[in-house]
Amino acid sequence: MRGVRKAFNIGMPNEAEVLHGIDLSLARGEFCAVMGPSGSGKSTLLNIVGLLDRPSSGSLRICGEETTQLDDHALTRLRGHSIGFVFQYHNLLSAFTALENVMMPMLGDAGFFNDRMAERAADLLGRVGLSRWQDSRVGQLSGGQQQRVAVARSLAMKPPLLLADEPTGNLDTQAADAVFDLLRQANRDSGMAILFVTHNPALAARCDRTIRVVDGMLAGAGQASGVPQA
Ligand SMILES: Nc1ncnc2c1ncn2[C@@H]1O[C@H](COP(=O)(O)OP(=O)(O)OP(=O)(O)O)[C@@H](O)[C@H]1O
Repeated sequence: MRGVRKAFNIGMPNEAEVLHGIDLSLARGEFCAVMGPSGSGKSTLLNIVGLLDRPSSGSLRICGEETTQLDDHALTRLRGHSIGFVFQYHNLLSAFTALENVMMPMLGDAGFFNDRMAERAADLLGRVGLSRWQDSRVGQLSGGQQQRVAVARSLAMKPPLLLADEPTGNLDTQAADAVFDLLRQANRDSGMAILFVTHNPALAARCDRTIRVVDGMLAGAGQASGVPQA
């Protein structure tokens, strides 16, 4: 992204600019932590990178494609193919099984479930250590198990970019480490780039580099990753 600004409530008395001209490049396969105080703009930044919200100005290229002129349909398509999401509140469908939740993103292309999707979902659940639970409704799983289902779901479309907004925020240390290890593994196995918002310095230290959002701006260049910039 280049010169990305984001204002809310434009033209209203409570208009506020939250991002003030962000320049950020994420290399293919780079695992980048995003830190910063509460309210500094981290989630707003992720929502823009994830094509869930549009910048007020500036440019944003995802996988080589300039996105700011795309219509909603094209953005949805690009998002579905290129970007996976894991959130703190993981938006799983609690009445559905773990397997069904992991298959959900695959539904977009075909419009119906098939055996191949079920096999792939079962494989992903195996990778996050949940084979035993694949037919359990996610509402019956623990918080850490649900977050692992969410990680498996985010990997379903093999996205080149994964956005993780405090995915370990409401987990105890052991569960948080397990979820982080899964993201690290997926990053190494498939070369997906990851933006990982966290308030946990120990986890940030295990990423390739850390950027800090302070008052809607990037503070410093962060720690060099050794990964060439795209
Ligand atoms: N839709 C919106 N309308 C108006 N203001 C918003 C909107 N979304 C976010 N903001 C404001 O933007 C600022 C940045 O919020 P954001 O959620 O990006 O911060 P954050 O760094 O992710 O915080 P936290 O660490 O607490 O999650 C806050 O002042 C917030 O109130």
